[in-house]
Amino acid sequence: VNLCSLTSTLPVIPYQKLTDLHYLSAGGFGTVFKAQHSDWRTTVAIKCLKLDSPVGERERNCLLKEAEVLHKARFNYIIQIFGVCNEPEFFCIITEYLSNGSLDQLLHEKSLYPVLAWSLRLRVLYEIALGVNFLHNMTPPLLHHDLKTQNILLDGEIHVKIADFGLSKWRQLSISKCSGSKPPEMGGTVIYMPPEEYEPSKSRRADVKHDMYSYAIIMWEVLSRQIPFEDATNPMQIMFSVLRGTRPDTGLDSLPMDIPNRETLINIMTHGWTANPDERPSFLKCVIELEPMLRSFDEIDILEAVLEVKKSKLMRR
Ligand SMILES: CNC(=O)c1cc(Oc2ccc(NC(=O)Nc3ccc(SCC(=O)O)c(F)c3)c(F)c2)ccn1
Repeated sequence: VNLCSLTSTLPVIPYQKLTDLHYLSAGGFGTVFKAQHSDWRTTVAIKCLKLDSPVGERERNCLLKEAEVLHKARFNYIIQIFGVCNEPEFFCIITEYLSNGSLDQLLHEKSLYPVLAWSLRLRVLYEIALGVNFLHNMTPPLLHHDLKTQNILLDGEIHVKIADFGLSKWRQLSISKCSGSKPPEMGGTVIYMPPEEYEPSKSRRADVKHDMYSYAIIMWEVLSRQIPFEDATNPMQIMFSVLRGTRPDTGLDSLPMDIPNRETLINIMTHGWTANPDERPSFLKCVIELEPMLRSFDEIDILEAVLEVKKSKLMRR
């Protein structure tokens, strides 16, 4: 990565400006903190190389590559990078802080969020598709390859920001030279991984259709508020049954009748998670199918749904 080309257009933030660090999460070679920027007077998230382990040139380059990727992939529904901090003893990228956490939390913390209106759930699905469609429209296409509800972050108004914590040593950025995907048993979840990826050595050609499989599983999870393949006891069991054609249940127990446009949504889902990657729709086709559904909702409906989430969160703090 050419450091000067990157930092010529991306702010370089001195370490001293980052205060009130609070630990958020950690993985193989990265650690994420919440922090304040003392001049910008805003909360930021910083993703740093592990402070204790010797900062390897390879890890440093991965984080630089990530900064470059985020800088190029600026869009409404992609997490925004603010700058990098590149000092000998401290190296990190600085991004916006998403106050409403991950979609995973919104969907499954039912005591905190008892009600999630359909209109808001559809807006979330629509914005994820818009974000991934943007990545796939880049030249060359930027493939995410680790879409999951933990990587979908939500801002103050429950708008989607696609992220990639990618903190584990094995999972590195899908598009840069630190390529290679996470072997499923390495603590990563297999539920969003398409069957053709179970053995990475085999046909990698279907790459562009990887994200659509993950998205179809996320659709089911958003509409059902259930964990996909929840009854499986281990990842291998999920992989074997998926290879035999098992998919999440699209019956009324998981996907109730009152879902608006239920049939069309199930149609997108089942085409999205089909075994043959070529039969999966593009994100462009998916966005175009979702557009009329979003137009059918009053903006007020969605704003009331956002308020409902924020109020219930406040009451149960
Ligand atoms: C309660 N709030 C929080 O806890 C919180 C934590 C937080 O931490 C981070 C999370 C992720 C990243 N980094 C990141 O998302 N990078 C990235 C890289 C590539 C692609 S696209 C191609 C591909 O995936 O390879 C992409 F979409 C994204 C980061 F720097 C910080 C940020 C905001 N809020």
